[in-house]
Amino acid sequence: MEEADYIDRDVVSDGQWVVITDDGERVLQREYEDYRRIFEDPAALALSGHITSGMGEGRHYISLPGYNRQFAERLGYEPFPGTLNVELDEPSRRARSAMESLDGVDIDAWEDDDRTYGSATCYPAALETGDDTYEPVHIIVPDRTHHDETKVELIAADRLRDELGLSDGDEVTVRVAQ
Ligand SMILES: Cc1cc2nc3c(=O)[nH]c(=O)nc-3n(C[C@H](O)[C@H](O)[C@H](O)COP(=O)(O)O)c2cc1C
Ligand SMILES: Nc1ccn([C@@H]2O[C@H](COP(=O)(O)OP(=O)(O)O)[C@@H](O)[C@H]2O)c(=O)n1
Ligand SMILES: [Mg+2]
Repeated sequence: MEEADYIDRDVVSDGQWVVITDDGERVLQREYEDYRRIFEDPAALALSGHITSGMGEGRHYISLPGYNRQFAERLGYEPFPGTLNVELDEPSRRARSAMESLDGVDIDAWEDDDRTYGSATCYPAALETGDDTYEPVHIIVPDRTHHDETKVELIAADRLRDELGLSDGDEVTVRVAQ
């Protein structure tokens, strides 16, 4: 870095002073813009991970009429009853926060005689395996969930395990629409 004039070093008796030069600052700025483009450009928002099984609760919630009506109206299809769970790899866990700043499709909270049901947000996406792509899918982010930031749940008109021949452990990429 010193040879490239990115830093100035001043050696003194008990150590050294290091300052970043104007050239160094320009290089850092460029690097920063690159990272922003990679991690914050919604067009490039691709989340990867592998398929997992959960607790079988997705099926219950997706089937409820209070949600189903809204899916049909706002997403344009009646989802297969369940959520395909994807465990995200490390960089995608960080990139995931960029998705939540996008405009999703809101699914409203509702209630029946027994209890209230939470709201959710759906983000349109395409699901890619090594050789196949299925769209549209939606990443569904329920307001109340037992999942943490390491997983996303997908809904689609079809059973995606059948459509794409997926088993637990298979690697997939979820390309979130801009
Ligand atoms: C549309 C929808 C609504 C949900 N609403 C609730 C809720 O009101 N309360 C709750 O505890 N979990 C709710 N969940 C989350 C589920 O309990 C569960 O965390 C999640 O869907 C994962 O299920 P799975 O791992 O069995 O696929 C909801 C999930 C979905 C998809
Ligand atoms: N569009 C969908 C939704 C769920 N599924 C699968 O359908 C089953 C039921 O979904 P679920 O959410 O109740 O179950 P888990 O995700 O808890 O295993 C699971 O095996 C999901 O992976 C699918 O293949 N395609
Ligand atoms: Mg599920």
